[in-house]
Amino acid sequence: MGMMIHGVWETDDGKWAAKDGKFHRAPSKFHCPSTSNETGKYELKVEADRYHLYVSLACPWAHRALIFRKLKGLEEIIPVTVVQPHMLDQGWQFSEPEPLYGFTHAHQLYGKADPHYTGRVTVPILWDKKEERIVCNESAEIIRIFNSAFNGLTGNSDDYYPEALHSEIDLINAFVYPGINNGVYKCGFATLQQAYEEAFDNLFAALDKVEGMLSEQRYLVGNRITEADWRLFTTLIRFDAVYVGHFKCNRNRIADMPNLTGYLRDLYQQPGIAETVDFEHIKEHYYYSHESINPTRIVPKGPALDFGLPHDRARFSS
Ligand SMILES: N[C@@H](CCC(=O)N[C@@H](CS)C(=O)NCC(=O)O)C(=O)O
Repeated sequence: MGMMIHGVWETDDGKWAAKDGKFHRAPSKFHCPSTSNETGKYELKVEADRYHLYVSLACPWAHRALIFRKLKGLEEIIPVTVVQPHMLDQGWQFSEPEPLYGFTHAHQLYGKADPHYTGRVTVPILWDKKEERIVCNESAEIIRIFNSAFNGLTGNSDDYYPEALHSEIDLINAFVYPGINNGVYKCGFATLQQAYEEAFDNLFAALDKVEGMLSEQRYLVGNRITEADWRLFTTLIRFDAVYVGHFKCNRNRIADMPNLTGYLRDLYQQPGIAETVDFEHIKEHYYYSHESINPTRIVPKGPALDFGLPHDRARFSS
C-alpha cells in the first residue's frame, strides 16, 4: 500500500502506522458541495455527463455509490470506471487507461485534482469533468447527492433519506458505521491482540443489536428501505466471504443469524442490486492485496453462498 505525500506517491506507508495497534481511518479530504449556490464555493451542477465515478467493485464504500447510481437511474448520466481488484504498491490501478486522461493509476487523479495532496488515495471518487476536480471522495456524501440532486434529470424521486426520518437514520448510521462498517476493518487491521479483541466485541455487540431490531421490523427504520440499510448491506454481503476469515470476525457468520440472513437476502433481491455485487473482485481484493494479513496471497475458493434463496421478511410488510 502507499499514499500521496505533497502530491507525490510514496509506496511505503508503514511509517505512518499507528503505535496503539488500532486501525484509524483517515477522514476523506474532498467533500461534496451543496447544490445551493454559496458565493465562492464550488456548486454542484445538475448536468448529464458532467461527472464521472471511479469505484472498486471490492470496496464496500464504493459499493454504496454504485448502488445509489443504480437505484436512482443515474447510469446514463454518470459513467463509471472500475479499478482492478488488486491494490498493491502503486495503489488502485486501472486495467486499461481510464477514459478521461488515460491515467493508469487512481493516485494520478488525486495529483491532478491537487498537486500538493497529502493523504490516502481512496475510492469512490466523484470527478467533475468540466472543472477537472474531485467533487467528493466520501461515500456517505456521494450517496446523499445521488439520492436527490439529479432527480430533475432522471425523474426518479425515490427517497432513501426522507426528511421525516433524518434523525432515525442518523442515529442508526451513528452506531452501524463505527461498530460494523468500520468495525470489521478495526478487527482486520488491528496489530495488537487487545485492539483486535476490543473491535471484535464492539462489532458483535452491534450485530447482535441489529439482529434484535430485525426480529421486529423488516428494515432498520421500520418497513421501508432507507439509506441506513444500503450502508449496512455492503458490509453484510462481504461478511461471510471475507470478514469472517480474512479479518478474523469469526464469533459467527451472518448465515448463523436468522434475521440478518433473511434481511440480507431481501436487500440482495431488490431490483438491480445483485448486479452490483462481484464476489470475484471482493475476494481477490482482500485476500491478495493485504499481504501483511495473508502473506501467501491464496484466495479461498469458498464459501458457497446463495443470496437468491427465499426469505421470510415480507411477513413484516403491511
Ligand atoms: N471514507 C471513505 C473511505 C473509502 C475507503 O477507505 N476506500 C478504500 C477501499 S475499500 C480505499 O480506497 N483504500 C485505499 C487506501 O486507504 O489506501 C468513504 O467512505 O468513501
